[in-house]
Amino acid sequence: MFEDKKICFIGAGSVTEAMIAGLAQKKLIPLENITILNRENQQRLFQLTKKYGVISSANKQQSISEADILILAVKPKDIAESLLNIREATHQKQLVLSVVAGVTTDYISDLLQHHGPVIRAMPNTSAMIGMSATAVAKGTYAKEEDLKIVISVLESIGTVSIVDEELLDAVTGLSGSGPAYFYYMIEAMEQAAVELGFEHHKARELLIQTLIGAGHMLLETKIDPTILREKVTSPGGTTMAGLKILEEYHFQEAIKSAIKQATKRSKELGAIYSEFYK
Ligand SMILES: NC(=O)C1=CN([C@@H]2O[C@H](COP(=O)(O)OP(=O)(O)OC[C@H]3O[C@@H](n4cnc5c(N)ncnc54)[C@H](OP(=O)(O)O)[C@@H]3O)[C@@H](O)[C@H]2O)C=CC1
Ligand SMILES: O=C(O)[C@@H]1CCC=N1
Repeated sequence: MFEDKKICFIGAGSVTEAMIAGLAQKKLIPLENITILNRENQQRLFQLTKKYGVISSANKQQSISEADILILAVKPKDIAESLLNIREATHQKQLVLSVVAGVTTDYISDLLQHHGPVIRAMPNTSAMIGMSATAVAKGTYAKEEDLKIVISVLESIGTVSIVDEELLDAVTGLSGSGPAYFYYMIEAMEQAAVELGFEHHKARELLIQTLIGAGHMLLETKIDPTILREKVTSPGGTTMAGLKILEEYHFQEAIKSAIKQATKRSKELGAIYSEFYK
């Protein structure tokens, strides 16, 4: 569906690399159809072109005007500047896909000053291995067929769920930032294991499989997490003793607050940066 299309990434950071790695792994598009550009870091462009076989061109305006799909992957603070720099080279026939946290499709359309299709998505860095949980929402001027193209691009980096745009800030707090919460927990579990006398690599081996196993149990058995937790928890046993400590530290409250705070931050980021250019 997008095999013959030209894709241009605006921004060449972590998310762009994760998406390119996912696309490269699936081999759904010739890598020379993918152009990357950034603000100034030539070393980074060199690194990515060498590693993945994608293209970087000194002629940014040409790369942009020739692209069928523009993927916006800059930080929210840079969205206005980056779009103002390129908008002369963009046109209404291009499909714009933004993965920028907090920034609405309407704001992007305002900056582009045209009514071309804009779609907003929130992937996560597991895109790198084709395992992103991505949510996607159509902007005012995007049609169903635009959404289908974007979904086919995003499916090459993982699963895709369609949501209303209003929910994308919550998606950002939940599954966009989500991998970091799990990594943070694994960091703590590893530290505990080392303090208990484990070699670091042994602890990691056990923890990775524990995380994968728990994920697959949820996926394959479809059993509710509460029931799965109860099955691990023998009365008067070790899990109960561990969970009691998590309760004392208000673990679930902490997780809920973290997700709500990240969601709020996503909304704030959009609001702050749309103040810059109205
Ligand atoms: N990291 C994550 O897990 C996720 C991030 N996101 C979102 O994706 C976006 C990108 O994040 P991430 O990849 O982590 O960011 P990075 O900081 O890693 O990369 C940002 C990129 O944007 C480039 N850039 C900055 N200004 C401009 C400009 N004016 N024109 C062209 N390029 C520019 C930078 O170039 P240079 O280095 O030359 O300045 C850099 O290549 C963010 O909006 C974030 O909210 C979405 C999902 C997950
Ligand atoms: O931390 C951030 O702002 C980005 C958005 C989702 C994941 N990382």
